[in-house]
Amino acid sequence: MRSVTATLSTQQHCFHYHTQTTFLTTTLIPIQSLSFRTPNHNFRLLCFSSNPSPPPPPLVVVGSANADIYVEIDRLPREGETLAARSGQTLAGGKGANQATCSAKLNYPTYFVGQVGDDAYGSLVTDALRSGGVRLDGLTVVPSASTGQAVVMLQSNGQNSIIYIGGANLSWHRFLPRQHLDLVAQAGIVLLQREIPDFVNTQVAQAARNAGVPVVLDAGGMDGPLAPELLNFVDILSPNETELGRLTGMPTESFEEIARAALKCHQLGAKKVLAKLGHKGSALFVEGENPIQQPAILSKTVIDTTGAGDTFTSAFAVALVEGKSYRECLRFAAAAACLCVQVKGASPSMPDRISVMDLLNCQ
Ligand SMILES: Nc1ncnc2c1ncn2[C@@H]1O[C@H](COP(=O)(O)OP(=O)(O)OP(=O)(O)O)[C@@H](O)[C@H]1O
Ligand SMILES: [K+]
Repeated sequence: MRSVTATLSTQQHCFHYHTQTTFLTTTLIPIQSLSFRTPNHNFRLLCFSSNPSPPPPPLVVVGSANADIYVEIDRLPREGETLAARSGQTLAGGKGANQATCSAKLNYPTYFVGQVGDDAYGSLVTDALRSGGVRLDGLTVVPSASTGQAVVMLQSNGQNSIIYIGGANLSWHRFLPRQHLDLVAQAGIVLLQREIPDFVNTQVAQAARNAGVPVVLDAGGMDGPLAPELLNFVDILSPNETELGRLTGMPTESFEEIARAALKCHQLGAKKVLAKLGHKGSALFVEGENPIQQPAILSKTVIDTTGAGDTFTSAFAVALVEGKSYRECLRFAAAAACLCVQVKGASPSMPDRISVMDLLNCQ
């Protein structure tokens, strides 16, 4: 049994109606958004699918959680010098936490498996994830380590300098607890990045592969070659241009060069490569098939591209686990990332699903 909920909203009015009086589920997934105008009003009709069957298998992110400490300065301090910053702000960050936040904001059931210290930054990150709707059953507080931190020095010439403290993100036990691996095995899709040790990623990817769960590995985070055993368990490797160049040791300036580097990734074990190409867009390379290209959806205002990569990877994974075609996944991800670059910061800029669907409807 399936029911459909529609919300009709104008600036002055908001009507809700249900096609059924019994409402059996808490999972509401927007499936369509239609906009139309009358001379006096702009209307938006939101259609939700509510399914009384169990919620879909979750997206599970295993990765890093940080406190990102942003300071705006005119220039870097000299040795021994104390400088006053123009402003300072501490926000939840880390590629893992960002990607989990994005998926939850897109209204897909999401779990985060990660580690924080028993300190104020750990509480900040935990509260941000929880209030964003991310399930934290897999979050471990490590008393002996500090929460990961990134001191981001935003200079007035547009340059960013970052000091990173891995902290609890790097202090994992050699073998993952059974409950984490069970959660991974029950997932619809698993998202990894490179801000936690490779041995954690490898165990997670292997558990997912054994259970037939697809794994997306965002290549962002630590540099260095990828362990072949990890690559063998990964379904989609997602680097940006720089990461693709570093992983393969090949140039990635032109599309032809990027395609050749993707081919090298296939030879290294990654059968699908999702390349993020900044304002030039993205491309999916599936071994033995023609690449699928997706231009960036450009906006008039680009405020801050921080978090665009995490938003793109996470939105792509959400669309994929929902059964969309690769082409649709790329479009959905490009729309989410386009909205992200219009807002300052990483997690505050991640869009909800309605905004993404509205943008896609306008295209
Ligand atoms: N200026 C822009 N306008 C619109 N979309 C953009 C822009 N820059 C990036 N994007 C979108 O975001 C996606 C990811 O961006 P990018 O390739 O810069 O990832 P990234 O380098 O991993 O990002 P970051 O590390 O800053 O989070 C792109 O594929 C594109 O769809
Ligand atoms: K942003």
